[in-house]
Amino acid sequence: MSPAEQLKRQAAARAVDLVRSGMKLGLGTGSTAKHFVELLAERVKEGLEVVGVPTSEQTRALAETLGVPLATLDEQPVLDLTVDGADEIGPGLALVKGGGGALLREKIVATASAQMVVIADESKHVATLGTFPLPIEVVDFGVTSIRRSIEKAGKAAGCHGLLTLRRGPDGHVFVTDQGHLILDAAFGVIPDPGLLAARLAEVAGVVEHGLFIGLASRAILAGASGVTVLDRA
Ligand SMILES: O=C[C@H](O)[C@H](O)[C@H](O)COP(=O)(O)O
Repeated sequence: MSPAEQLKRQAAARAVDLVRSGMKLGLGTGSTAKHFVELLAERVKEGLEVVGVPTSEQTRALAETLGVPLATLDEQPVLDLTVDGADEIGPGLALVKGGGGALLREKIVATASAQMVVIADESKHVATLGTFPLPIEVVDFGVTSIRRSIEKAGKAAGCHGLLTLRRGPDGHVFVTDQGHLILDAAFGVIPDPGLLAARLAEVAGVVEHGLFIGLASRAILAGASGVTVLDRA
């Protein structure tokens, strides 16, 4: 395993220690969350009793293969703990998420959870959000017009930058699990994430954006000198 993957696994292992029998869990998406699902599956094999609600088809397939008992969010609408990765972790544990395109289900699942713990290698911890382009999920109608409205909303929040329609590795337009498109907004700096989130929420056609504010209560960050736990004040 590469050094970067080892760090992700260390953060995931610390999060697995928070899981107790009987818990209803939100299962995140991405390469870091994958480690969590794999380690959780090992505990399930040892007798840990949990039920997981996956935040993507990718995670559902992985958890199913590994034998983690699953439910839909409609079957388990109230969760104890969600463990998920992030693209950036900023002040107050505000997050940028959606690099893997799962932001909509991830935000719904995190909102349904008593606690959200974010796991990452320490390179994701930043002083200001925005270097990672902000994923914005939009409907598949009038994207050019929606893009203009997003640009206006961004400017009103002090954010300027190019918006790119996401494509998959095959070159085709990327479509989310919910059948929407993603515009990646390369703002560079997001001076006021709360203000930007409020402005984006007003844009017709924006289904959800990757700013997760006030959702994560803890971040587990793994680095060369060990694992650091940050709790939101
Ligand atoms: O849509 C994907 C998610 O928000 C991921 O949790 C995020 O992109 C981080 O992924 P990774 O752990 O692979 O860096």
